[in-house]
Amino acid sequence: MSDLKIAAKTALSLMDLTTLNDTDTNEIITELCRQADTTAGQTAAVCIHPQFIPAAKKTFKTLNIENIKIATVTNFPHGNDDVNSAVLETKSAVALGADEVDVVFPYKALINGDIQVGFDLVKACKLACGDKVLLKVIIESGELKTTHLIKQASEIAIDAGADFIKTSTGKVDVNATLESAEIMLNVIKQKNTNVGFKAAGGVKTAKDAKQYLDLASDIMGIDWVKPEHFRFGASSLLADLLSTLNVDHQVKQGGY
Ligand SMILES: O=C[C@H](O)COP(=O)(O)O
Repeated sequence: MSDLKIAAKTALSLMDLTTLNDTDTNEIITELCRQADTTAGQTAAVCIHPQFIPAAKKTFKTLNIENIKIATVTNFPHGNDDVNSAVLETKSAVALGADEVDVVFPYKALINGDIQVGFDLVKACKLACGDKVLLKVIIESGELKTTHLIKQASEIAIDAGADFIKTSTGKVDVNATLESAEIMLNVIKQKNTNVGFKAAGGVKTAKDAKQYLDLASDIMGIDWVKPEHFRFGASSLLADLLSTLNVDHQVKQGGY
């Protein structure tokens, strides 16, 4: 198998297959869940708006799919600094059955010099998640822009209990970049290697994915690059991974 195919296969197993559009419907979510179970393997998770968690749960139950996690988003995509509202959304997502919550860090507050509210928000949201639900903190690296702010947001999120730090919402001009990934991975290496990293937004091809996998392997070691530590958040990567693996982009299982 070529290096690119190996990377494509790995990236598939690390992907949070995502749809986070205002136009999403139960039918779109059902189709996404079916696509997550490919003939080349399953994605790690689907990532959807909270109101669609019941539809995803129902679809996975109907298809007897037990291992694909349901991830959702809170404080999304704005990253406001209202801690209570972020906590209420997170509690509600957990009550609906989310396995993982991707919360947006109050990055605008940090840009404006507030280093406390991000810590408070992440800490309170982790408390709302409890031990069984993962909290991934989206720092919105493309808006933070500087190495100093990206490093600072990563450190605050980890100190406050984040299970993962994630680059981006996918909703701003600059999303995941190798440069921001390198900064974040080095913070993880220095602070706590149990914390995971998620590259999200704009990762579209197996070639893109391979660059992130190579970077993470170089910094953290190849054994660290597993679904419990590394994810891709992507809405359009699946098709290129499957074509790299010479697998038709077709759903494995039939209709209902
Ligand atoms: O968290 C995932 C992102 O929203 C996906 O971004 P994308 O649509 O650029 O793949």
